[in-house]
This record gives sequence, structure tokens and C-alpha cells, in this order.
Amino acid sequence: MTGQEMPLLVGEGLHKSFGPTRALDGAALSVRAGEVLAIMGSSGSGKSTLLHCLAGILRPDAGTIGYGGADLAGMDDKARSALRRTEFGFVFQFGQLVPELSCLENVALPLRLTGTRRKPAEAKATEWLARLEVDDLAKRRPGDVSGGQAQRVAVARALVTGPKVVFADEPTGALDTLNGEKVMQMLTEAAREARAAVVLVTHEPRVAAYSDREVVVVDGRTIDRRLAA
Ligand SMILES: Nc1ncnc2c1ncn2[C@@H]1O[C@H](COP(=O)(O)OP(=O)(O)OP(=O)(O)O)[C@@H](O)[C@H]1O
Repeated sequence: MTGQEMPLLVGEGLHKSFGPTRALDGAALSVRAGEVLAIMGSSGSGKSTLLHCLAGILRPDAGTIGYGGADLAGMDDKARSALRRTEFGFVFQFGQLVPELSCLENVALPLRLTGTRRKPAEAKATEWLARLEVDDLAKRRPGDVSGGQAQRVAVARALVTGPKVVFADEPTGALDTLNGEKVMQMLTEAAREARAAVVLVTHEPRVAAYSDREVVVVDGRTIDRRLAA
């Protein structure tokens, strides 16, 4: 098996309820190293809950999440958050940049949180801002840039630590079509170059078209796109 084919993250038998609402009901999903995987499905089907479980943000009620020989589902909060900082990157729909920090400081932040000193962290952040073609925004605050520019800064921030997996939940949900396409193009290109896998939640086929593979979530269960068609 090549690195591209090997499963990197494997969720099996995932269940998660919020009170009486069954959000996940036996979902299973595997992500291979370097692949771009789209999670699709209608509103309320359980897509975000699945992404949050796989990323170690939420703990499933039952099931396993294998990553690097460990079970994320069995780890305590501290261990899961350490893993998130070092191995994963995140892009959400909006609001994830720290408003008080400049765009450069925002991108440098994940490195600072893992102990990198300010100068090298900011040098690396500058490289990533340039890679996403937003280096001219380095000194501006997130509130002073457009939605599309802010998402490119967010993509730079997600990739700056060299994560193995980038989790993106509706990353273009707040953007117009043109800006959405640009962000998707840049996210998938940069992730492929960095050999990071991308787990992307979207309900838009146009966005899912950037993926290598699609799975559909229906009532908390996952169905391979080819079988759902
Ligand atoms: N924190 C929560 N508290 C209570 N119910 C929740 C919570 N998070 C999700 N749910 C419920 O779980 C179900 C699945 O939600 P989830 O957000 O995973 O769906 P989704 O497919 O991502 O939806 P959308 O496309 O609308 O974002 C929904 O019925 C939702 O209302």
C-alpha cells in the first residue's frame, strides 16, 4: 500500500446523541493520507457532528476513531486537544480568526501555541500568507478584510503547522460563488502540496467537486457516494 492509500483516520460505529436527538447513528468513515474527502448530506443529517468527532472536538457516545495507532474516542480532553494542536488544522465557515490580532499574528498563533518563538513563527506565517496571496494583509485585523480574504488567512492558519489532516466545515458557506471557488482551489492545492488530507463538510456539489471522494450522511449514517447514486 502506498502512503496515499493507507487509512490515516478511521471512524467506526460512531454514535452521538444530544438529549433525545440522535445525530450519529453508526457512522463510519476512513480518510487516507493526502486525500480530499467531502462529507455531504442534507441539513441536520449529522455532517458537522461527524467532523467534530473525527477531529477530536466532540467525544462520541460509542465507537472508535483510530489515528496513528491511538483511539481518539478514548482519549481525555487534554490529550485530544494536544493532538488537535499538533496534527490537525481547522477552517470553519466564519468567525474563527481572533479579531484583536493582525492577520499575521492569527496565522502565527498555532505555532506560538506549540512553543515556536515569535520571530520564526511570524516568518513562517508570512510564507503562508504569501502562498495564499494575502501577504499584503499581514498587518490588518480580520475585521478590516473581505470575507474571501479572511478565509484565505484562515486556510494559511490551518496549514501553518504542517498538519496531517485539515478539517473544513462549510469553508465557503459565507462566500459568493467566485470567492468560494478561489478559496476551495487554494485550500485543496495547498493541502495537496503539503500532503495534508482534507475532510470537508459541504452541502454544495460545486464545492464537493474539489474532492477525490464523497461520502453522504443520511440520518446519522454514512453511505459511500457511489452506493448512494
Ligand atoms: N450541540 C447540540 N445540541 C443539540 N442538538 C445538536 C447539537 N449539535 C447538533 N445537534 C443536532 O444533531 C443533528 C445533527 O446536527 P449536525 O449539525 O451534525 O447536522 P449537519 O448535517 O451538519 O447540518 P447543517 O448542514 O444544517 O449544518 C441535528 O438534529 C442537530 O439539531
